[in-house]
Amino acid sequence: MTRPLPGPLSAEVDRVARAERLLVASDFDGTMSAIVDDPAAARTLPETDAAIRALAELPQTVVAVVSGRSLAMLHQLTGLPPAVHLVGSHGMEFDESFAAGLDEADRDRLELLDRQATALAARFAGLQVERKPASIAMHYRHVAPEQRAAAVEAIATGPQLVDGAHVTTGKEVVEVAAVQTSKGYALDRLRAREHVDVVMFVGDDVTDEHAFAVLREGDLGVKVGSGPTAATQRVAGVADVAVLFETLVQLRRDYLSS
Ligand SMILES: O=P(O)(O)OC[C@H]1O[C@H](O[C@H]2O[C@H](CO)[C@@H](O)[C@H](O)[C@H]2O)[C@H](O)[C@@H](O)[C@@H]1O
Repeated sequence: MTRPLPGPLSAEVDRVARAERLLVASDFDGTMSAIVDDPAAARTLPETDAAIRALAELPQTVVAVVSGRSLAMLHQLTGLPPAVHLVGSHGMEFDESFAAGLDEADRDRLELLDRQATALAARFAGLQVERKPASIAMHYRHVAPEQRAAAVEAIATGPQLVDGAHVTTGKEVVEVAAVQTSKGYALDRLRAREHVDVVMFVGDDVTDEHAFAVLREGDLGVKVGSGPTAATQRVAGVADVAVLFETLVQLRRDYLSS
C-alpha cells in the first residue's frame, strides 16, 4: 500500500485521476531521478519508473517526460517504452530530426557557443560541457569552490552574450541555446495533439516554471523541492514524487474501472 500524500495534494490527485482524458507529464532530473554529481549517472527511482510505465498502459491516459536533456540521452537514461512520449531539449526536441531543422544561423551560433564553452572548460578545471542538439550546458558543480564565481562570471560575459543565445540556469549549470526553448511549448503541443482535457505536470527546476505557467484551470502543477513557483502544489523530493505517481496509478485505475 502506498503511503498517503498530504491532504490537499491527495484531493487534487484524486480530482485529476477522474479526468476524461489525462496528460501526465514529468521533468526528469530532480523529479524522476535524484540530482547526482555525474549527469550520466542519473537514473529514475524504481518506484517512479514502475508508476510511469503503469500509467502509460492505462486507457485515456497520455504520459510524457519533458526534459532539458537531449532526446537521445533521455532515451538512454530512462529506457522507457514508446508508449511514453519523450521530449528533450527543454521542450523543443520531439524527434531525432530536430537538429536538422536548425537554420544556418542557428548552427553557426551553436558552433560559436561550443567553441567558447570548450575554451572555458580549458580555463576552469572541473567545468563540464554537455553538448545537445541546439544548446551547450556548462556544469560548474565540479569547479573548485574558490573558482566557481569566476567561472560563472566568465560564462556570463562570454557565451551568454553571444548574439541570439538563449540562457537558462539550473542546478549548478548554465545552458546557452541557439534557439528559444520552452517546456510550456511542449505541454501546449502535447495538450492539443493528444486532445486531453486535464494536464498534470511535475518538475523541480527553473525551466519547469515555463510548463507551470501554461497550466490552465483544472490542471495540476506540482513543484518538487523549495523555491518560488507558479505550481499550486509542492512535494519535498524525488521519493515523494514516486508516492505521487503511485497514488495516481491507483486512483486512475479505480476511476477507469468504476
Ligand atoms: O529538465 P531536466 O530533466 O530536469 O534536466 C535539467 C538538466 O539536468 C541535468 O543536469 C542536472 O542534473 C544532473 C544529474 O543529477 C546534475 O549533475 C547537474 O548538476 C544538474 O544541473 C542535465 O545534465 C542537463 O542537461 C539538463 O538540462
